[in-house]
Amino acid sequence: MRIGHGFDVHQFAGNRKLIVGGVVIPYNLGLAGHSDADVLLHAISDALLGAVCEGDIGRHFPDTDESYKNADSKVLLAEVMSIVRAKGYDVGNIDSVVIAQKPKFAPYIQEMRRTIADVLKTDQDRINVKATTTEKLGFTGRGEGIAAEAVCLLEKVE
Ligand SMILES: Nc1ccn([C@@H]2O[C@H](COP(=O)(O)O)[C@@H](O)[C@H]2O)c(=O)n1
Ligand SMILES: C[C@@]1(CO)OP(=O)(O)OP(=O)(O)OC[C@H]1O
Repeated sequence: MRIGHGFDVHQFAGNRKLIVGGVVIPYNLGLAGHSDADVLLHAISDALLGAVCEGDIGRHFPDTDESYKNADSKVLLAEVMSIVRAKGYDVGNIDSVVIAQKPKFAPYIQEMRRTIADVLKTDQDRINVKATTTEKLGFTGRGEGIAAEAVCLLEKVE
């Protein structure tokens, strides 16, 4: 078994879609980034890479590479999962949290779980997504951006 942890932050920006957990969320702001800036999928990708000692997504998909401009983070996550499987592991479970004062993510959590499970080719009951505010404290509380954190457990495939 292997454990991994991932953390990511993206700043709010105008003229961008808000995409979190592979789901387009209706909101007046999106997130800035080289890719589609899906903060949750980036945290999950880093947790998976961390669990197999493969560094982080910045190493595998550098933001200096134009081919990743506006990249769909579901595609990056699928590539990360290929690395994990090539090393002989599969998902045990993933737990995650999106940290944002606004918007409200609760209505989209099930769709995020389903989307992430589909990308990882695993069962939805192995994927958990939570959301929390920071009670108006800090950069998330001031509505400057969104943070996400994820932990994963990987099981060795015999
Ligand atoms: N952006 C968010 C933040 C929170 N939620 C949901 O609200 C509940 C209460 O959050 P607290 O930060 O006050 O503990 C929490 O259980 C989340 O499900 C949300 O949907 N979107
Ligand atoms: C995903 C990558 C690559 O497009 O760009 P960003 O969308 O800026 O995201 P970040 O979380 O900074 O991580 C790694 C990057 O290399």
